Amino acid sequence: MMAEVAMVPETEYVFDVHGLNLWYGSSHALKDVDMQIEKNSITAFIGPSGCGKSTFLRVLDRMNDLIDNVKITGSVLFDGRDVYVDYDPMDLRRKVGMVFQRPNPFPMSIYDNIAYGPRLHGRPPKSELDAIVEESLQRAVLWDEVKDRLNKSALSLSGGQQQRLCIARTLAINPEVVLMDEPTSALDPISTTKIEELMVELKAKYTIVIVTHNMQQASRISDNTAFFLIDSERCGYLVEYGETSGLFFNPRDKRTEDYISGKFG
Ligand SMILES: Nc1ncnc2c1ncn2[C@@H]1O[C@H](COP(=O)(O)OP(=O)(O)OP(=O)(O)O)[C@@H](O)[C@H]1O
Repeated sequence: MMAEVAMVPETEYVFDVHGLNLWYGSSHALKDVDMQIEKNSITAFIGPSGCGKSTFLRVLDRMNDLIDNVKITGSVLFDGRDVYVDYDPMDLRRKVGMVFQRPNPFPMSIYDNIAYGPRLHGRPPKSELDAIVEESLQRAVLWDEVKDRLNKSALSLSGGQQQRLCIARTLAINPEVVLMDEPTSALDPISTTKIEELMVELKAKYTIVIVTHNMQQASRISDNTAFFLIDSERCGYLVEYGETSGLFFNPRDKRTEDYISGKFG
């Protein structure tokens, strides 16, 4: 009888970035970044202020397109297709959602915040919209807190609730990836814990990429971490990228070790 061979599942990557360089005008902000981002995982970007973490995050959903004078070279593949060649930016952003540092609910009801994206993309009937609103709020673990006040203004929610609402709003258009730029830096510790738990739950269905200044947060919740630094010409580059446990507890690069042990940055 043939021995059974245990199959190790092949890692699937949603993003595959090669030789990425980015300039703001004449200022070289990111140099030669290569990175593959694993599907259904949390990837954290860490590094000192100005090293290009947010810039790199915005490369992934083409948000830098909205800034004048940005030049990008290299390739950024999302699901095997080039983000800058094969995608319309609006189609891309439907698949790659973004949550920002400061909760930014629209000045309208809780319901309308969530319904906004689906209405924009296809005008579903009311019953379908109701189901999307409930499901998105459930996924963002906010439903129980707001189900009796869906017609109240989103601005009446607490900061932590507003951020979960913004996450629910992003989930309502059914993205594959959720990018989060310091999503808890404006929140208190209890709200931060809720968002962290939520991210860990969400990775079963989505791929999460997060910029964070909080190294404990990166080590608590992320599967992979990318550490960026700035060189003598003020240009950001990737120092080390890999499994979070390895990067924090057994870094390959002395600069990573110095940064995570608080020797600089
Ligand atoms: N819209 C812009 N126009 C010109 N330069 C910019 C712009 N946005 C960022 N930069 C510059 O690019 C560099 C990287 O900035 P970025 O915000 O990506 O860094 P970061 O690592 O996310 O910083 P922080 O942790 O402080 O948010 C910085 O020198 C910054 O001043």
